[in-house]
Amino acid sequence: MATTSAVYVQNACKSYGKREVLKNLCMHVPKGSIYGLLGSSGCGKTTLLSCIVGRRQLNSGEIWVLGGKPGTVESGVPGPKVGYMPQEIALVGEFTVKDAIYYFGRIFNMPEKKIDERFNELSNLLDLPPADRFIRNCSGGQQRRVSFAASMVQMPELLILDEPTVGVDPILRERIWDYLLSITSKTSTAVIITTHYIEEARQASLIGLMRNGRLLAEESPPKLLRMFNTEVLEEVFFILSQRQNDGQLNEILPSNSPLPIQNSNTDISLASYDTTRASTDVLTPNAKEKKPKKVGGYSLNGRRMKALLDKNWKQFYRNISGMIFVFLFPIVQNVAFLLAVGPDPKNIGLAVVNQESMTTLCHNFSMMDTAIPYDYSSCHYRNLSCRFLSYIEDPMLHKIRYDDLSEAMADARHGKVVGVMFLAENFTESFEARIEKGRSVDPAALSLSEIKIWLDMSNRQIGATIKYKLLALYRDFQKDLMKDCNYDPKMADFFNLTTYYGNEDDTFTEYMTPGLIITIMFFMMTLMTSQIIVTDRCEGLWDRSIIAGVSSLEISITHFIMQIGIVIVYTATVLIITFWLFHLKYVGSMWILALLTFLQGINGVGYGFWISIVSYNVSMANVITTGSFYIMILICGSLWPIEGMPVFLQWISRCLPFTIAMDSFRNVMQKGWPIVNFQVWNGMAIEVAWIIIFAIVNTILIQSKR
Ligand SMILES: Nc1ncnc2c1ncn2[C@@H]1O[C@H](COP(=O)(O)OP(=O)(O)OP(=O)(O)O)[C@@H](O)[C@H]1O
Repeated sequence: MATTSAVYVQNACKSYGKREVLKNLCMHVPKGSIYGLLGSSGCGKTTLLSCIVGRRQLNSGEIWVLGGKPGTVESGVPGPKVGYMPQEIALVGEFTVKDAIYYFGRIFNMPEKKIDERFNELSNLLDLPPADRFIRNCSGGQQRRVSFAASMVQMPELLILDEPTVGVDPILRERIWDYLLSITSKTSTAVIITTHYIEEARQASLIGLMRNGRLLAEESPPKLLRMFNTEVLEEVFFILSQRQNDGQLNEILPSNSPLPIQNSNTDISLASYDTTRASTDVLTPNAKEKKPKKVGGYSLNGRRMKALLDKNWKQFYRNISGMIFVFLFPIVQNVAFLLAVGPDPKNIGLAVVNQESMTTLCHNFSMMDTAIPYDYSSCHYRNLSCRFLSYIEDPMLHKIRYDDLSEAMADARHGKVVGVMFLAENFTESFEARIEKGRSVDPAALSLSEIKIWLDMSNRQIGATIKYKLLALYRDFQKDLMKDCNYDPKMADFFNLTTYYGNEDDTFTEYMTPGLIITIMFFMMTLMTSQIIVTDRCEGLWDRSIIAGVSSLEISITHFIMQIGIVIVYTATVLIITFWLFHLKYVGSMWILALLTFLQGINGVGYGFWISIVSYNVSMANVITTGSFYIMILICGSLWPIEGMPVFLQWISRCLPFTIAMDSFRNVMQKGWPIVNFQVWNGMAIEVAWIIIFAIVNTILIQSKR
């Protein structure tokens, strides 16, 4: 049985939360007609169209498109049978005009020659800008025309145009209408067009006047004008709106016509169309016997994927700021880290008050004769304060001589120096007494033999570093003194530290590097992925491509392929800078380090995908990325060992994608452990586990939002 309707909507209800946008709306679009959907801003036109193309679901009621329900094979939507021009431009700014048309042509699986023919045709018809002009450089009106052309490239059976004539000059508008009239008269193509210019809809075969989610009337323009005895459609709309306000109008129901409109032989009329008869079984004769086949979100098509990859690549390499972001950011971040984090602090001001050598100021100091051994165990000392001060000639410390202790203390309190070192007048004498007299040394001598230090520990990192440094220098001083006094220098060592891995003198950079590489990789990829995908979604291209028949799996896979390429570039960049340019030591396999870094980047892509699915816009994606970045950095053990955290937090931290991966990285980098070592492959296992989790969650979410 031949179907006569292109679109049939029955008792459609749609709400956003508690807000009812479509209220029992009925609509009928015959094949071979132009249907002008008119209504004030916010009355629900776009919502209705997006339900027709299957991007939104009704709360109740039914929609039939080309004989099937949207989303089924029978309806042809999503797919090439329906051309949809959304209100937003929904094209890629980095596309040229030609790219945009070719993108949709390829998605619709049209032969290249045919696409070229259509491109030339549409260029002439719509007066498109030059083929090689970037969409981002086109004016608003030009962009709309390209978008319009993209929706018609495949010559669809149903063309849905959401305000195509906005920003288009009257002559071109006339040309567009002539074209629509010509295709609807020559073929069975149906066109649904929304417009704010009510008068231009005069040329439509049928007009649906919509207000507050209801259709006030659905008639041919001549009939409406006759009925309301007016020359202008605006007035019809005005009268009907008033009637609705006064409660004198019911919405159109399928079984009764709302208006006392007489039948006419010439006009298409709702009254002449038996809505009761136009039931779903007329539109889809076999609907009851056959279960409608869903158009899948899982299907894969090589040509479509090629078109998507081409789009992603153009979007990427033609976006200069994006390119800078991709290549420069990891370099700058890495170099900044390696230069800024880890090296010992230098030139820290330390006030020195040496009362013992106040007059000589240690000028021309020589070690000679400062420790003179005599009899079998004793040693006589001279000018030990200068001797000790010669040990603290270290790049970390900038000694500032003070004559007065209280002045030095005042400067320390005011932050001019980080600490004060004080050596008393009788330092050497007391030092000798301390050693010689043993138990019987008097407390005053004990106190005077001390090197007294006051440190500003408010900056813990600096304070602790200086303390550690001074202890190490004192140990050197003590050892050399023992040697000069003919003791075994080992007597100065009260503990003997041997390192299995790493060196005692390794900088903080070595400790921080695994954390930095792993977290930078994760978050750079998260940021990059979420930005690209959210932009695609927000600009409407994702939806538009899906309506054109692309599956969400195809979009996801092609984005993923592109991101893998970027992860590889990032991995190479970060590792080359760290280990080749800055010569950081590593003792294990570079391949394992690269694999750990790469997997972490893929994890970042997965997380970025998730963020892009749950975010409504780019700012929301940025807030989630930045917010989670700080939480994860704080608890992943890169700034502070997780052993210092409460036990429950340690467990949470270990479950994160990068805490154990970081340890694995360190185990390879500093200990040279192979991949078969549990503490190396456990990091990879966690990374792979998270990749799988992200893949599953994202697939489910994308399908549910499809
Ligand atoms: N996702 C959404 N969540 C909540 N409310 C929404 C959503 N989309 C649309 N709305 C609201 O539903 C109403 C109808 O919106 P719709 O976009 O369908 O109107 P429209 O008739 O197409 O308007 P315009 O002509 O200005 O484009 C508006 O009040 C709008 O604010």
